[in-house]
Amino acid sequence: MQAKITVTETWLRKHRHLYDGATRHPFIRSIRDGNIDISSFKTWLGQDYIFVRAFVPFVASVLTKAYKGSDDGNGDVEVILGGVAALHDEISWFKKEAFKWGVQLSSIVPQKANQEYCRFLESLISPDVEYTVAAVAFWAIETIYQESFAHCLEDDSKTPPELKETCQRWGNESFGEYCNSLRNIVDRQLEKASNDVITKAEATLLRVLEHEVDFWNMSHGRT
Ligand SMILES: Cc1ncc(CNC=O)c(N)n1
Repeated sequence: MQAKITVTETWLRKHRHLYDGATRHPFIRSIRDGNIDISSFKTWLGQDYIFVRAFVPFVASVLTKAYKGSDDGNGDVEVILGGVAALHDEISWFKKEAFKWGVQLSSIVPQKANQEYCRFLESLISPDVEYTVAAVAFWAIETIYQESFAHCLEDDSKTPPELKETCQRWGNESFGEYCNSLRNIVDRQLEKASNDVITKAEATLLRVLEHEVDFWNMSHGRT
């Protein structure tokens, strides 16, 4: 029997070009090809630390919405709680990594693309934003990093050894499984959502993709 085509599958087909633009960005290609400019990497590291700090309250808001809004026999709260726990570890990792590369985190000023992305996250914290819509953003944000960095770990990649650990952080298999769990959560929600919510959720996905591309551009020094 043919498995049913899910909403996320439909969207990824429909927006394949934009999606690939986010997961196969020149910044990621330059890591994969081994010709990344280390100053770009350091820019990304410092800016992403700021992003991740803003991501925490957003994820906490998704957790709250899951608790209130899903008929959670499905374990959504536990999956999202796992995400929160991973972020705790991630923040420590950023500090350690920044020290290693001589990046002074306390003096990082968020660049425009980062500010706009963080502002977008804040707008999704609002209780007016449905659980389904926020969950779509969450799934997309995590999955873009997973796919991007997993690409840098493929057998034929020439990722510099000193960047492998960074790629592992998001490109590893268990992070991939976590992203699949998020996708299942999202598809289950979308299955029972109104057309209005589905429309909003799709628009939110597109905005995440655009913000991610802008974030890579910023890191790459192209803006
Ligand atoms: C800009 C951006 N997008 C996604 C992620 C991955 N999620 C949490 O770490 C990230 N760190 N930064």
